[in-house]
Amino acid sequence: MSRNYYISHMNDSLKIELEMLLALKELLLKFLLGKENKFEAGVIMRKNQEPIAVIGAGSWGSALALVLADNNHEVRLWSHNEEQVKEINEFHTNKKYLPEIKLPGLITGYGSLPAALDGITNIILAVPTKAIREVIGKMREVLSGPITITHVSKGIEPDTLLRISEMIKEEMPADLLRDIVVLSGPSHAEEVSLRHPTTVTVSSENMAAAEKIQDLFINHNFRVYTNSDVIGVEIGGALKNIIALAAGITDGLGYGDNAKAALITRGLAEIARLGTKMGANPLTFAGLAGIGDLIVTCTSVHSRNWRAGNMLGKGKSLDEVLDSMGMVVEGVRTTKAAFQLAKKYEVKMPIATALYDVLFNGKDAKAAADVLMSRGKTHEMEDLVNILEERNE
Ligand SMILES: NC(=O)c1ccc[n+]([C@@H]2O[C@H](COP(=O)([O-])OP(=O)(O)OC[C@H]3O[C@@H](n4cnc5c(N)ncnc54)[C@H](O)[C@@H]3O)[C@@H](O)[C@H]2O)c1
Ligand SMILES: O=P(O)(O)OC[C@H](O)CO
Repeated sequence: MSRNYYISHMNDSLKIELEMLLALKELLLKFLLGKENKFEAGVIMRKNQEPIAVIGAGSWGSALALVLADNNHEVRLWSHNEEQVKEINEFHTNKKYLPEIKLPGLITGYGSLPAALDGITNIILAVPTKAIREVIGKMREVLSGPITITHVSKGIEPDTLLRISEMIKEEMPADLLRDIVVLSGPSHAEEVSLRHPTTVTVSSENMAAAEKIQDLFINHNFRVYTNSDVIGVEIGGALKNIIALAAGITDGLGYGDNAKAALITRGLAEIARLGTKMGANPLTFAGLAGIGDLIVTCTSVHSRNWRAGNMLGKGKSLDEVLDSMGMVVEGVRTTKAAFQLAKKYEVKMPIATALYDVLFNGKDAKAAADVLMSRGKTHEMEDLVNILEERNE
């Protein structure tokens, strides 16, 4: 017999008591299964002991700070912009980057780097690739003990052609650096901050360190996988941005869905070829840091790279586009790096090369698309197969 049948046959005081017990049971179940927002459950839960520093209070740093706070961590969110720090602490907002969002009380804004890093062992580094060396330079001046840096940036440095973990190793003295972890995957800050379901992957040369970071971030909105291929995860995250710029351009030109699917697929082929030649596991490109991030960045209106490409396709100049964005468009610098990497590793990267010509040689976007479409005949998989065979020799 149903719960409602029993309830309808009880006297009023028993009914009230039973309803109260059932409500309490549901609350407890929600809490135990982690379905309850943890700040609401904060009366019962103690906050986790060691604070975590998030360096960079742009869209991604702020969204990740929010995930950590949802997991009951105390977060020190550092910004080099004092006005922004004031806004975070007084109004619990960061309107330029996440206009819709109220930041939880566990997040405190810091303008002083020594104060933000005092006693910290876990740092989430969330600044654009171009700022990495400068920011690490400032951090090493104030750190006293070894730290784990989890970087969440998606780029490659032009000219040195270094991945971000390699730049960090160059800048941070070994005695201050315990581990480097990279967090990547299809994850727009706008959706993460609304607590929409998101999946990412973390990778490190020390998988125990990656697993610790997985534990810090994972919750029922933000599912974190691990992957032991640091090169693949970093290359996939960086290079998807240039394909998203190209996808934005074709959308701006009005070329439609076939063209975009072609860019995503052939873009993935370029990324897999280069990444595999650089030592990545080709399977990584079938995962979150590969096809996953490529899909979201090429198709989402949240993507700064897609939006920048879209404006270029509609006829705006690169300077006009970058001036109007107000946020980092990583793909522009990474296109330079990819163009140079293709030469260095002797890998065919026709999309990256066409994009390089549009961005830096003033080539008309339609003409660049024509060049791509009228190349000589090829086999879809041949180049990747050759690279894999070379590696096995
Ligand atoms: N926004 C996203 O959804 C998202 C998701 C995943 C990864 N990422 C990656 O995260 C990185 C950061 O992106 P974002 O979206 O937060 O960028 P953003 O433009 O929103 O914010 C960048 C932040 O870095 C700060 N900054 C810039 N130069 C600095 C410097 N020299 N010193 C100190 N601070 C500096 C800015 O003031 C700003 O607070 C990028 O590599 C991006 O590709 C972004
Ligand atoms: O807004 P974008 O183009 O920098 O992309 C953000 C994230 O990397 C998507 O995963």
